[in-house]
Amino acid sequence: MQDAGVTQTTTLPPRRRGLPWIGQTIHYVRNPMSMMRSQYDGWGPVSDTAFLGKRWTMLLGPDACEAAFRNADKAFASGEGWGYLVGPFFDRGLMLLDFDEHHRHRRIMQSAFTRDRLEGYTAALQPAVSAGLAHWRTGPDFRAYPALKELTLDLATEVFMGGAELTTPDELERVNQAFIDCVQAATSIVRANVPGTRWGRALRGRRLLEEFFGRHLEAKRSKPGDDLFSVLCHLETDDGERFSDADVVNHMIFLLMAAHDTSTITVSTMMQQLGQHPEWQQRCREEALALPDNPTMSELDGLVAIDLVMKECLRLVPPVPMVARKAVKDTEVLGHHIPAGRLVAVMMHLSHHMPELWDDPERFDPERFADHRRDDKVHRHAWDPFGGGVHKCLGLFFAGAEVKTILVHLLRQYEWTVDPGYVAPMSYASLPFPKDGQPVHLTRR
Ligand code: HEM
Repeated sequence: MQDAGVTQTTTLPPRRRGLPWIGQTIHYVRNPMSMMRSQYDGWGPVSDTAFLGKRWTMLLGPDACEAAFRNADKAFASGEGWGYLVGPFFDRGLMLLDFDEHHRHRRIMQSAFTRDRLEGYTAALQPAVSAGLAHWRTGPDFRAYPALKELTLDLATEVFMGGAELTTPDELERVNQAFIDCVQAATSIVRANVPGTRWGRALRGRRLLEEFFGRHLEAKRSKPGDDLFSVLCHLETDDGERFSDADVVNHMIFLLMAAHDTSTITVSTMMQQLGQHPEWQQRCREEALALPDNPTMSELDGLVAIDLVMKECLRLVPPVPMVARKAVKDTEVLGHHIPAGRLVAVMMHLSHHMPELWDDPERFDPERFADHRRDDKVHRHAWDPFGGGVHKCLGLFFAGAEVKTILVHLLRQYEWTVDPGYVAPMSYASLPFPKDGQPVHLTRR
């Protein structure tokens, strides 16, 4: 690896690889691993490229990612980095706030993710997951990804918004589409309000979401409740800090986005791998069958095989492959100068697949996370699906409970297989998803 032992600060020469304006965008969207690997092999852990019309510094490999997450001199801001990709659509979500303001909002929001609250959300998930899975249509060509996406949206309605009575199925469909439009704009080549473009659709989506949450705010403020929307309305720290109405709307829009596609792709990858590795599916099923009908969070925490499979799938297909930052002052990473104003891409995805860190990285091998191996400990940042530093995912325990709940109920209700030679055709135009909808041969048990 070229990142160790560099002591002198060097200025990066411009890298004009790829087309002048879009640079590496197409290479990344088509094959992110090949793009990151060739960038790393050619230029090392810190290098420049054109990406989506701007010059970016790419941080590749665990040492460079660690430096950005540690952010020792507070040079990297999240809001302006993510803002370039998704800003207008997820404006003032927690991930887009920085420094003192971020700290203040995160402190308030943490109370929505305490152990007690998570136990409550997990209890609400159980009947919703069981019912949501019951109507899946079995057959040799069941498309798991869209079915899981619908399920996780229903769960979000239940746990985040307090149930479907808040809205009608038609409106929910429009809300779902608005989220999809907002997420898909991230790698849009046209980045202006032009009709018919992904960016234009996302701006309309954001307006719809603001109107939707704004309309329901008063009712949520008026009485306490256990769903996340109500909780955000009523949170108050010991020193009396609360969220304003606008804060609640902004946080809800961001949280639904943060929770939705990420959990969906995790379960979809798990279904693929368990369909291709029946011995693991059986091992996980035995664990699922040993649990009570409606497992608590502590019982889900005790799952071993399902936990190993989840970690391995998060390694193979990290739902958030990179995070965006902007240098707000001159700084350096591993001895390389990064000027103020530069966009920075922290590409955790590459670390997950580096043969320098993992034995046979493309192989599905959940045991690498088992206590007797713990291959992930090779480097603090070898496995970073939830990011690191002050912006590390606030929902990671909720995500674990949701993903495991879905798996437990799936394994009890169904069996499935996937062709061992199948390779999912992934889209990386936004968060990753399988373009073919992830076909599985699904049978009821
Ligand atoms: C497998 C599922 C998930 C993955 C892989 C994931 C990944 C991530 C990553 C990588 C970040 C860091 C972004 C950055 O540093 O810029 C993040 C932030 C965040 N995530 Fe998650 N996430 C998941 C699920 C969830 C869920 C279910 C929720 C909420 C219920 C959630 C809420 C958040 C929040 C609030 C932040 C912003 C934290 C901050 O800026 O302080 N995430 N997530």
